[in-house]
Amino acid sequence: MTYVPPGKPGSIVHVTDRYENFIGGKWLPPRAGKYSTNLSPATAQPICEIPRSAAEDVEDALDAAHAAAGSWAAASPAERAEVLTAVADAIDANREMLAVTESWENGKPVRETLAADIPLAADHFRYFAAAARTLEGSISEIDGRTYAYHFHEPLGVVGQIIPFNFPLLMAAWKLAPALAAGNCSVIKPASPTPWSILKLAEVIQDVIPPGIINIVNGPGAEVGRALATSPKIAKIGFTGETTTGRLMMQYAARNIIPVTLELGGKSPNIFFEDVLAADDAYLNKAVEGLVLYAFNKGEVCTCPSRALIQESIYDEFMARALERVGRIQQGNPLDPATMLGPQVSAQQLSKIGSYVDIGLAEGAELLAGGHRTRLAGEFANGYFFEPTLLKGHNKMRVFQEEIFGPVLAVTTFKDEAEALAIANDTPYGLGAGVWTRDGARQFRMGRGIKAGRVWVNCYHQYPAGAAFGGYKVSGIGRENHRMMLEHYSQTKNMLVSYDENALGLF
Ligand SMILES: NC(=O)C1=CN([C@@H]2O[C@H](COP(=O)(O)OP(=O)(O)OC[C@H]3O[C@@H](n4cnc5c(N)ncnc54)[C@H](OP(=O)(O)O)[C@@H]3O)[C@@H](O)[C@H]2O)C=CC1
Ligand SMILES: CCCCCC/C=C/C(=O)O
Repeated sequence: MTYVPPGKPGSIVHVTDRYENFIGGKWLPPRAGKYSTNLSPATAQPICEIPRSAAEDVEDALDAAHAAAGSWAAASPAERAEVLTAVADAIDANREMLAVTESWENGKPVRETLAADIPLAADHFRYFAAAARTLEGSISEIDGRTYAYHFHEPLGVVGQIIPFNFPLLMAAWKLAPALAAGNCSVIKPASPTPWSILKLAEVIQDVIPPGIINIVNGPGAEVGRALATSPKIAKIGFTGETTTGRLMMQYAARNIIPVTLELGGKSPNIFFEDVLAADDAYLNKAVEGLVLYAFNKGEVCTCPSRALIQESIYDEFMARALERVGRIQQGNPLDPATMLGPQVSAQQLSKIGSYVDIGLAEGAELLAGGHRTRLAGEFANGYFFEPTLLKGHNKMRVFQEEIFGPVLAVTTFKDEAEALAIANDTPYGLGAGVWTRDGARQFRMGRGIKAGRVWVNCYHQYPAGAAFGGYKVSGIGRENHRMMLEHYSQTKNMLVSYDENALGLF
């Protein structure tokens, strides 16, 4: 069964023509009354209108967050956990509606949103509901009369800015730990993809205290900047491009506040020769692992966008991989059989085309794809791009720069030392994949690759509880783990003397 697009009879998504900002538990129009029209990338047709807010709307949201901050900080861990669990329940109860909304606005296939984005978002709130109750202070016994108590205190109100590629999941990754640690948030979705987040707000508005989550929509350069530079925030949490991440650090410097950044990547996926010697099940799994470059249309910070294949198996392994790539089903993102939907925007589509041209001009060999896909009927103007493979060497721009599309740069290596050198020859350090059954090699590669996440014999798994974040220019801080609670709290030390007579200094 294919889901019916939002706005058509029989769709499970109710479309409101115009959405507002979600501030202090209320739906507030932008003060200047401006809106932008958002399109579905599948059809290039309008979906709805989204506020085109400005700095004054950010101020309203920050004031609402501050009004809620005292009571939320004072809520017990159990009370916070209850709210986060209620959010998770609401996400689960609306799984299909949220999945269809997100797929229609972002273009990602509903088989991904149903199986990954939405359930992972719910699980994230559940994980941090549990984690909230594990926060403990500590005591240092300085001497028999002097004790240092350490408390975790919330930062207060935090500003969170997220990208277009995993709208609901990135919102969950930001909101759940911030709220669990007792903070209130003002969050700015990416301009092309606020819809599922606003739908989320609709389904949780009755289960969260007003003001703990505030959503302001509008252009990054205006709304995002106003939020990130405001003296009313105590931290910036950001996911997006590395150049925007640099700006975030400059913004944070103005107010001397902490920042966590989850930025770009150019992740190597490394296939050693023993994948061919192994049984069919393992070999098939490895081939599926290579094909994951097209997961979420390649619009993933951890996209395994560089395949490194040992020379001795290149021909046979690549023949199998190309056969599998040829079976990638592209089309309507609301069809559960679709593996590859449209890119998020016309801008992304054109960026991908330009990179293929750059690769060819640098001498790369086109192994598959390389062009915009023109589908029939209502999808004729959708932003579809063929799954593409370019063979070349690691110094080429298509191996060094983040394309954010279904484009795989393929190269070979002779031995482990060369594989490691190529893997690390990148300014990025977010993810990597290693495919081998040799346990010692798994360990050496896992420890040798300079990246925050190394998948071994798997890829693109993001369970809550496994710390995620970047080395090098891929970011600062870790998400997806209870250590996030530390990124969202500050330590209060109370140094107490129980000696009522001596000052103890001299
Ligand atoms: N590694 C990753 O996780 C991601 C990497 N990218 C890379 O970045 C490219 C561009 O994608 P994009 O989503 O536009 O990435 P950006 O980094 O530009 O955007 C991420 C978020 O930051 C906001 N933003 C943009 N500029 C500013 C600013 N000056 N001050 C405050 N906030 C700002 C955006 O708002 P708005 O949407 O309104 O511009 C969005 O909400 C992609 O092609 C891809 O290569 C993109 C997304 C994620
Ligand atoms: C199915 C979950 C994928 C999560 C990917 C995390 C990447 C974040 C990003 O691209 O910003």
